[in-house]
Amino acid sequence: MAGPFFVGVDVGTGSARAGIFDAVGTLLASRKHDIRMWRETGEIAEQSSVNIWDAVCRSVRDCVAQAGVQADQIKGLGFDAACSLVMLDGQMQPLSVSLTKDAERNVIVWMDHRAMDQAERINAAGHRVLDYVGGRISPEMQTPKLLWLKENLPENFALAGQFFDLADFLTWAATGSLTRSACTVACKWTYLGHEDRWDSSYFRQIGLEELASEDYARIGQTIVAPGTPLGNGLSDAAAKALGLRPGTPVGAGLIDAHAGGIGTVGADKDSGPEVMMGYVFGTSACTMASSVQPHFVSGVWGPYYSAMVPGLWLSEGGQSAAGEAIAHLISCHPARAEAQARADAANQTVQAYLISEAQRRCPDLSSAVTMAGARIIVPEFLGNRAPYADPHATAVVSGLTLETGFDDLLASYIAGIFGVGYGLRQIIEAQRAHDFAPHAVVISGGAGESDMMKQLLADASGVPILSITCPEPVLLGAAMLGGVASGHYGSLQDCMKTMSHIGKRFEPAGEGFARHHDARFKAYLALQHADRDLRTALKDL
Ligand SMILES: Nc1ncnc2c1ncn2[C@@H]1O[C@H](COP(=O)(O)OP(=O)(O)O)[C@@H](O)[C@H]1O
Ligand SMILES: O=C(CO)[C@H](O)[C@H](O)COP(=O)(O)O
Repeated sequence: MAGPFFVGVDVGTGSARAGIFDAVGTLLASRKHDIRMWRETGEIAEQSSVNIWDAVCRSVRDCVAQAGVQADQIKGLGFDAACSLVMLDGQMQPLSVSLTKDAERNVIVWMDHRAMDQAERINAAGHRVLDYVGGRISPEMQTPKLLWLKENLPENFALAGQFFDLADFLTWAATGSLTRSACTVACKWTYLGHEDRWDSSYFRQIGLEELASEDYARIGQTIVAPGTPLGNGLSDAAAKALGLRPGTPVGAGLIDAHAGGIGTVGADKDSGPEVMMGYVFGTSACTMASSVQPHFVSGVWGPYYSAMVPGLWLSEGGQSAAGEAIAHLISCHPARAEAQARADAANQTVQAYLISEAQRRCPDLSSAVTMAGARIIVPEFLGNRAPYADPHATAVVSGLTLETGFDDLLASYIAGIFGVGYGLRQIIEAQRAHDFAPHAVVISGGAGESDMMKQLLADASGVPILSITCPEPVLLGAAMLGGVASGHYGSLQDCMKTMSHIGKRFEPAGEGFARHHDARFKAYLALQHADRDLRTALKDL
């Protein structure tokens, strides 16, 4: 094996993974290590950047060893990560983001909703930068979280030397460069990518004036396109920890959903990336739509210029809880122990067992809708990200009976997947109302791997679902950043066309089952509406 080879690192909510690829996108090996999370009642989710970096280093070392590749054959390295907020002190050591003051807990995970109140105040002030985040800031973004830190942990906020999006922390840990990616700062920190600047009046208005007065020294002064080579490549210390060569080029990073987008939307060589919507289905679900012109769709995050595909605008929708919502549904069901025992016997995760059991019972795939019976699930356990931008939305389940058996659990599992699929359909319809609907959706993420899942999502959304040939599209997107940083490809778009290739296509079910989904989607909308009405009726109690 002559190479060149490129390594991609993906840090999701639950694990750090690494994959090694050749120059046409063939995956040679991948490995993962779980990362630790502290969850607390309320909306608290915290992690440790030391633990994350350790899991990254172990994953890279293991994957390179498994592939049998020599370090000098690896010509580039790229990182993506969930959009969590990392805080370091002036000596670049972890600084606590936690009311426990535990220094190990220096990462506010993206799904942490502690900054709801701060987000509401920012939205009420209505600054024009909000036009570029879908009209409303989300408590999952970084400026409400920074304001929470200033208001609740003022000493630590003042002591902080750097606030990073996790992907930028990882490239700093690898190279020592404080340069931020245009992806992270535009999507989560209100950087105006189309004007190449921060808006000081926003930071002054919301009460984070010091960040502007110090000229953004703690949140990013140098901002570059994803894949731009950083510093002098891998530092000696990082190279040793990763088992790679010092100086190996490292590209500016991406948010994980955006790496899924980059890994997939260039795969159709006959059309541009703007025709295909990326859909990243993991802990959360993210819709990644590119366009030549900006589209202002209320509740759909963006439009962000050049935040994913260089030169194109990105509109990002999705649901905060997707795979996580389905895992929660399973864990609440009386038959969870039986399902787990069956999965253990089959040496599978419970989700993998359930999807393969559904496929065994319905080999034609689309008839699985009959297994869901009359159960309709709006799986908004962590609010509605799009198209309502409503973090207070809650989940609704209808069609429950006194059944407690395994088949009933399977019904909830399938209905939960349809709920995720109807959320996708709703976002596509919101975009269609702005003449901006995709021709097809190309999927990535850990929850989207099986044929059954792709078919169920095609049936529920009413749009063809495509896969790419690579089994790890998010890791592929990260590795592309290393490929571009190495200079092996002329541009990220060239790299996307060369490394990513369309695999299978799943058409939405024909008339018979489409009728089921039309009716179920109407029921889904009615339940979602009922949740809003009930919350209004009960809000003063
Ligand atoms: N067959 C499946 N059905 C439903 N959910 C699944 C399935 N396989 C994986 N998941 C969910 O996908 C999520 C993990 O996706 P992955 O992309 O690997 O992680 P992350 O979102 O942390 O990057 C978990 O919430 C897991 O429960
Ligand atoms: O906000 C996001 C992208 O903009 C992601 O949902 C978040 O980063 C978590 O991703 P994952 O589900 O892969 O852990």
